[in-house]
Amino acid sequence: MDVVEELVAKAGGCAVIDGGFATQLEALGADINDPLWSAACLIAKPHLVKEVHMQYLEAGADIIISSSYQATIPGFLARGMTLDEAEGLLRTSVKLALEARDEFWKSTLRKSKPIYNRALVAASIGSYGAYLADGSEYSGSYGADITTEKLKDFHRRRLQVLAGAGPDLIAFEAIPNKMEAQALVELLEEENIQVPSWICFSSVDGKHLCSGESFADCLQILNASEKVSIVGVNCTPPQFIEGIICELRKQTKKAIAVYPNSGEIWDGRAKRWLSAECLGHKSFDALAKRWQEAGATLIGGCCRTTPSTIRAVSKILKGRTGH
Ligand SMILES: C[S+](C)CC[C@H](N)C(=O)O
Ligand SMILES: N[C@@H](CCS)C(=O)O
Ligand SMILES: [Zn+2]
Repeated sequence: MDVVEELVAKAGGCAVIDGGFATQLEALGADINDPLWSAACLIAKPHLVKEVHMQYLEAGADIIISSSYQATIPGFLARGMTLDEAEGLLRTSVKLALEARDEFWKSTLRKSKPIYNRALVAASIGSYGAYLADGSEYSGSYGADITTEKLKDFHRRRLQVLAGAGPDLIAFEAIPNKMEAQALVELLEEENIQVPSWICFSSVDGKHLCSGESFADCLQILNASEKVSIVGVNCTPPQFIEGIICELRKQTKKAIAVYPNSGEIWDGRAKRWLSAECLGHKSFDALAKRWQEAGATLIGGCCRTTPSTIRAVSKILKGRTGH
């Protein structure tokens, strides 16, 4: 059994992923209206980064995702940092998550009836579109000049540094198009990355990737790689998730992860979330139960979900929760 299968089994068949990392940072008072988005806190407020991880662990997350979603070497260089400093901040994002995991685990071992699993740390890698910070992680439109090779060059060094920092997993998040999926799979092979990875797509219609390309085509690419242990979707409206799981089930034997957003819509220009009616009478946790029944084995939340969302998800999936 690999680390993920082991965790899923220990969690009773479905592991809980944390919720919106940036969302909770903002709730703690961080200003992330910045080209680096949540990664700006790695520079300004690393203690808040660790605090958010702790809150999700307490809520019952079995997997916490590092603060590196929009932490990129060119992004840090543009901030006036040296290459060494930029790479150091990437390592710091994994270190803060590992420290939170280890401290939390130590504290739960002291309790007479441990109700938690030892969590795994996933190093986040956002899409090229996240770095562009122009809303293209929800359109998949990277312009006419982009190529698979350019995307590989963009991702290569960050992947090497994060994989070397000791995470349990690599989490490629909100990948909006097929070219980027292809680039990531090639890169994992070329760099012979030994840390198991997940690749999660974003969708705005529940039927295709954000780019309009089909899940089936992308899954074919992912299925061909042993470096990809888990596939799925994140930062996608919750009402689409059950249908996407059914589609993914047809296309792959790999484990399926889903961690949707709240259903609100990101306005990439105004840089704010627009409200949208989407859940109907269903709560996020009630839907999570259906995602489990549909075949997802890793379930959590993305943007605009919070520790209380994850507490409810953990309770409904495992019949238990944090305090
Ligand atoms: C997942 S989106 C809300 C992240 C923020 C976006 N890449 C931006 O910087 O505008
Ligand atoms: N792990 C990232 C995903 C953004 S889509 C975050 O929650 O900030
Ligand atoms: Zn998100």
